[in-house]
Amino acid sequence: MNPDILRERQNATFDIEKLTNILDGGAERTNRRREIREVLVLNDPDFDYGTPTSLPTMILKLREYGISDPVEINWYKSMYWGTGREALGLHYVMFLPTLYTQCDSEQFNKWVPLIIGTYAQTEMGHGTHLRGLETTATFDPATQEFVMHSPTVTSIKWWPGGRNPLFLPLIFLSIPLSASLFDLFLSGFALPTCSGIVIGDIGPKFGFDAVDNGYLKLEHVRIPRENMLMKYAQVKPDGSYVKPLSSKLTYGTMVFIRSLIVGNAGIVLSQCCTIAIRYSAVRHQSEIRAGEAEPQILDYQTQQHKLFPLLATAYAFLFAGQYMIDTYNRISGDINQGDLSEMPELHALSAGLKAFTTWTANTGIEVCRMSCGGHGYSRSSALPDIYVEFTPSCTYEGENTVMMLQTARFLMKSYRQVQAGQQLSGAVSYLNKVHHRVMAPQAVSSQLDLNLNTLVDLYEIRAAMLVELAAQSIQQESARGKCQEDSWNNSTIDLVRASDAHCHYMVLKMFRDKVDQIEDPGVHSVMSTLAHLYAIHGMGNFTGDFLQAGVLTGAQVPSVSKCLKGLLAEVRPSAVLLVDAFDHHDKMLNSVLGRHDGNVYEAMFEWARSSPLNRTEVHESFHKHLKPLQAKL
Ligand SMILES: CCCCCCCCCCCCCCC/C=C/C(=O)SCCNC(=O)CCNC(=O)[C@H](O)C(C)(C)COP(=O)(O)OP(=O)(O)OC[C@H]1O[C@@H](n2cnc3c(N)ncnc32)[C@H](O)[C@@H]1OP(=O)(O)O
Ligand SMILES: Cc1cc2nc3c(=O)[nH]c(=O)nc-3n(C[C@H](O)[C@H](O)[C@H](O)COP(=O)(O)OP(=O)(O)OC[C@H]3O[C@@H](n4cnc5c(N)ncnc54)[C@H](O)[C@@H]3O)c2cc1C
Repeated sequence: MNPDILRERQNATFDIEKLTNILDGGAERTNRRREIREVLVLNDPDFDYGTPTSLPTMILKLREYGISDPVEINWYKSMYWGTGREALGLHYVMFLPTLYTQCDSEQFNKWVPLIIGTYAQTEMGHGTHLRGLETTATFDPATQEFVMHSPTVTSIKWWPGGRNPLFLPLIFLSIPLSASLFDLFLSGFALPTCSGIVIGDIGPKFGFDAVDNGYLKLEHVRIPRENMLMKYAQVKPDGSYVKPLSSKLTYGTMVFIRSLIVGNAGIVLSQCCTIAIRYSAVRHQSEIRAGEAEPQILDYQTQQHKLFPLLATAYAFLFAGQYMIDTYNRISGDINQGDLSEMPELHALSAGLKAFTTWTANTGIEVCRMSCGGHGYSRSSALPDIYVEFTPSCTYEGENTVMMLQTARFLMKSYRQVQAGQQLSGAVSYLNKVHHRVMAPQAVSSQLDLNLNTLVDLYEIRAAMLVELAAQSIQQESARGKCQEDSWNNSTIDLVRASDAHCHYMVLKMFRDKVDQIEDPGVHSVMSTLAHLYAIHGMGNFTGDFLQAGVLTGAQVPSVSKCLKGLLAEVRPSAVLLVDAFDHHDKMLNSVLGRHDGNVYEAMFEWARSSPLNRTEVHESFHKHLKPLQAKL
């Protein structure tokens, strides 16, 4: 083991295993995760990672082992495929959940055990604006079929991931009866026997290469009436339409996957922090004091300032992901029982946190890559591949700006309710104080109060102020004679800012609540330090907001920076131990820089030598192209 990394692991001030257990949701979940990793994947003689049979093997193994929980599927898949994507991601996280949540019992029993599918909602002309989807599904009572049709070029289904060229069960979103409502259809086409279908691949993408994203054009293709997913809405044999309790129930799968993406952003950021911090512990470069040995780059304050706030953010997002999934499971359980009362809040929370966490993690991956210098740009680091695979999460499953505006819509509605004298509960209950003006900033002392509860309060006041400013912008636009829609559009910068602040407050609050639950003194101490670092770092990034909210004075601003530097120094001794607690297996990380043993250089040389370009002393292209050319010169 590299001596630097060995030294970093001595004198631990907290029990790493206990922290790993907290991240997994308990010791049993850690044991289960490791069982999946060690027994069901690594020590499985059929484990044939990276070969053409990998995918079918994985599917059969998941069924053989009876693994159906999304988190356990992710544990298995991430061990099997490392940090990359694989072609069936969409089947597990969108196609199956849609069948689970939108099929009636007969359909469920008929389809769920048997098929692999994709989710074809987006069209060439519309991905965000679902009410603008153009694909039609017209019911023909005479034949008891729906006629599926792509009326325009912009209605061609575009992007469905994992498009299987031979058999195409897919979930469709189409406009069957009226522009405002659309429903889900399962359409199993056995190609190429089924006429009226034009299918293909949309071509090379920025990344996501393991997933074949396709296109699908339908020309009056007929499917049985029974293929409409009929848990919530039905078309009866006589053609009568039974509307769902809410038209937004059709959007349920997107809410589910957005809820998963929150935790996934934490996982991906934790992978990158593991790579960058372990590498920064073994990389020596330049000098701090003339004549002395080159220091570990982790001892540079700027390197700590790049990586430690991201380390704190990774923990924050992992805890936010746990909260999001628990909230999703609770509210979707209520929805299943017909209680839709919290559906708007679930939508607003999942949409906002999906955008907030993916935007932050997306930027953070690049900071981790650049903090590793040239070796960070090598594919051997795994960081370029992680970035390329993660960055579309800011676009898919709800484009982030649009998602933030959906959260803003909920915040504005909540603000209006408070103005009308209603008492709010849940995540927006802090807006009650705005109405009663108890949001007045506390007496701000000359010293920055570092109590975590106080910091959460300051973030709450910041969010409330920005919600109020956005509402006032809309009111001012209306007062200038603008219609409601234009008043909204002319305030969308403020609205996104308010949603971002609301999410920031929510994430810090979840972090603080999680820290409060930690009983082990050592773990509590180090997690409390990270939560403080997350809060103070955010205060440094958004100083203007806190000044504008009146919860920070100009005189206190220098102490924010001073406090931040102190917290960076406090985290430094535990940095490697804190990434060890993420417990990412070398085989899954697949990173020369992030190896657990820290033997980076030897591994990098081996990795380079294994490159196909180094298979022969002289590359065949010399003999094929250069030598004949030289002979002519
Ligand atoms: C930790 C464990 C990890 C496990 C694995 C993790 C895996 C993570 C990675 C997985 C990657 C998988 C690959 C992904 C591949 C990508 C697939 C896709 O992209 S599929 C397509 C996704 N597309 C979208 O998300 C479309 C986005 N657009 C919309 O959702 C909607 O058009 C809209 C919400 C933007 C607008 O809808 P609209 O009907 O126009 O509503 P209005 O804006 O008019 O609002 C009216 C009203 O409805 C409420 N509303 C809207 N949506 C919902 C909802 N979903 N639920 C509840 N309520 C909703 C809205 O709030 C309004 O309410 P009101 O009271 O009137 O204000
Ligand atoms: C890798 C990848 C995989 C995908 N896989 C699938 C899949 O399997 N199945 C599927 O159905 N889809 C899939 N998609 C499509 C994806 O869901 C859409 O790209 C996404 O919903 C965004 O919609 P859009 O492309 O129409 O972007 P647009 O909505 O056109 O966004 C373009 C710009 O317009 C802005 N904008 C749009 N509406 C508003 C508004 N109301 N207010 C302010 N600004 C606005 C956006 O903020 C953005 O800046 C995938 C996409 C990617 C990148």
